[in-house]
Amino acid sequence: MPENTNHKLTIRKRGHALLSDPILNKGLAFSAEERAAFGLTGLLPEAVQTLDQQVTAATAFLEALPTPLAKHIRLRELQDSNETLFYAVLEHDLKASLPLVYTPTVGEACQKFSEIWERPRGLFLSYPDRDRIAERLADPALDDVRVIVVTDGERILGLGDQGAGGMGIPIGKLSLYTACAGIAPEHTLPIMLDCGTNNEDRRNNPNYLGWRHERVRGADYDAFIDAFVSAVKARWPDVLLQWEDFAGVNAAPILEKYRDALCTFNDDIQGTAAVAAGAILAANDARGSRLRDQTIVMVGAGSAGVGIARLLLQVMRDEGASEDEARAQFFMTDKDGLLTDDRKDLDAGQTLFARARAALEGWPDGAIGLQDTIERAQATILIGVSGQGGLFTEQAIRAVAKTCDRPIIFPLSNPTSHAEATPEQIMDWTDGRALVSTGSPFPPLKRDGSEKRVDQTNNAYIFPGMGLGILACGATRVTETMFMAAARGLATLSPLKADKDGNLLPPIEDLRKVARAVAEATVRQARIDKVCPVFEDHQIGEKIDAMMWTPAYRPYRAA
Ligand SMILES: NC(=O)C1=CN([C@@H]2O[C@H](COP(=O)(O)OP(=O)(O)OC[C@H]3O[C@@H](n4cnc5c(N)ncnc54)[C@H](O)[C@@H]3O)[C@@H](O)[C@H]2O)C=CC1
Ligand SMILES: CC(=O)C(=O)O
Ligand SMILES: [Mg+2]
Repeated sequence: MPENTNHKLTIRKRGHALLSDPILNKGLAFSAEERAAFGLTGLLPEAVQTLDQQVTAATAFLEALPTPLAKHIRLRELQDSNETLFYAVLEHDLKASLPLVYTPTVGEACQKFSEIWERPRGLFLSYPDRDRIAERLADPALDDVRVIVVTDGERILGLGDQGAGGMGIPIGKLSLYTACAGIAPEHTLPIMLDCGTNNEDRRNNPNYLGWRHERVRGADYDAFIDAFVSAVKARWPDVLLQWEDFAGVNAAPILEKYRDALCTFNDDIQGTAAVAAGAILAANDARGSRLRDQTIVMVGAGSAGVGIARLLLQVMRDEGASEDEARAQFFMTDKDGLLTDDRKDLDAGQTLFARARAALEGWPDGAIGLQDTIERAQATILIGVSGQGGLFTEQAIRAVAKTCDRPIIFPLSNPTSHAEATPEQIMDWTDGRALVSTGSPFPPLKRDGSEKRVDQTNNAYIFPGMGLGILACGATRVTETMFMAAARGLATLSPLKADKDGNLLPPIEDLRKVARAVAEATVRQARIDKVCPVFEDHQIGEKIDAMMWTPAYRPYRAA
């Protein structure tokens, strides 16, 4: 059952302490009785407002602000002063507010974090303070934490190393946990592991608020991460720990090291894979084709690229392809061209998708560029996760368009300015035949007198629901099959099922519904994988509902 919001909460804080607590503060919505009981009379102006009135006023103020960054700053102020109002404003218009708290504006907020920072949120754990991590986590205010998003700020969207400014990402991701999946704000904790930054602009910025030092690497870095994970496990043995926006060199090794040690996943590797697979499964269902018959060119062979390829490979295996048959359908490129088995710079995940040079008869010697790869491979699916805006040229897109009627072309890099091509360009260069989807929001496509929403294949369609499912069923580990289940759960919601001209994914406005469906798929798979306690079928919905918080004021009684 959803929580009863009429139930009176017993509150100890009074006066300024109560008004300064963003979880408990109601601002002008404190009733006359509450103002008297909690010593607020005189601290607040006379007017008493409902939450709806507050949302109307806050939304009007927001709309009048001149830039997305100004709106982001205003929303963050609301979040730090009154979380109920902040989430009510987000939910009031998820489509308008998501780009402000998430991609693309969160990218700019990370770049300017040192200039716009106002109040503490979450934890900054810095390398020089590495022997005191347990002490920092011990704060009783953090007793209710159930989900952590952590970054070290080295690969923030496609914007590179933002150092301590990367904190904007865990804050934004956790806002989506609450707005889209109803995880109560007090259960969420953003953490920035400040290991220095190699971004000289940031380090030389007199306002830089992080540790002014080059990045810690190697064994020292590993020991820092290890100390962090040990402290987290000791403090919250059942917590869900989400890794976000680590550089490729650290992301996969960290996941491999800790995935069986606690309840954890890497969103860029696994969440991204699930949303991409969900969208592609939906597209293939609509085209009546099997994935194993598609040729996939992946542009970018980092966390996202390898993660997506691994899950799609599993889809092909589930369709009956052998491991070798499935691998033969992938051509993966990075900044140095096609991954081939004579390259010495590949990690384990990339090696899995490297093509045998000996089998590339007639292909160029040396580095093989994207155009050659697309043409010779005869790509039917092109996925961009390179972080490089504009990388898909007209020539490249036209080459994909030659190979099939309805090519799937996903420029998934974030933020918007880093998309490998715009949806409009892709539609122009494929005569409107492509199934397009981006990572960040784009305006609707206008073609032949009609408008069509641009799908956003972003892991926001997965991680909130995945987290909700994990917390709801008490899962102790996050398995690969849970991501496959989430992807398939997402695909079942595709508007394309009912309308051949429909979108691949439901609209952003439906993210709460999406999260619930993803949560259910996650819980069912967790049960199959035996990583959660035993329960009956009918309990699944109840458990999920019981976890879901909604932004509404609860009446207070003084302790
Ligand atoms: N839509 C979504 O939900 C998500 C999108 N992303 C986006 O994907 C991008 C990459 O993220 P990660 O894989 O984590 O980064 P990463 O740093 O691990 O990998 C980037 C890859 O791109 C390659 N690359 C760079 N320049 C290239 C070029 N000119 N041609 C071909 N490849 C090139 C690099 O060699 C590397 O293999 C970012 O922009 C990120 O915002 C990441 C996660 C989720
Ligand atoms: C969406 C996301 O996680 C990224 O771009 O890194
Ligand atoms: Mg990310």
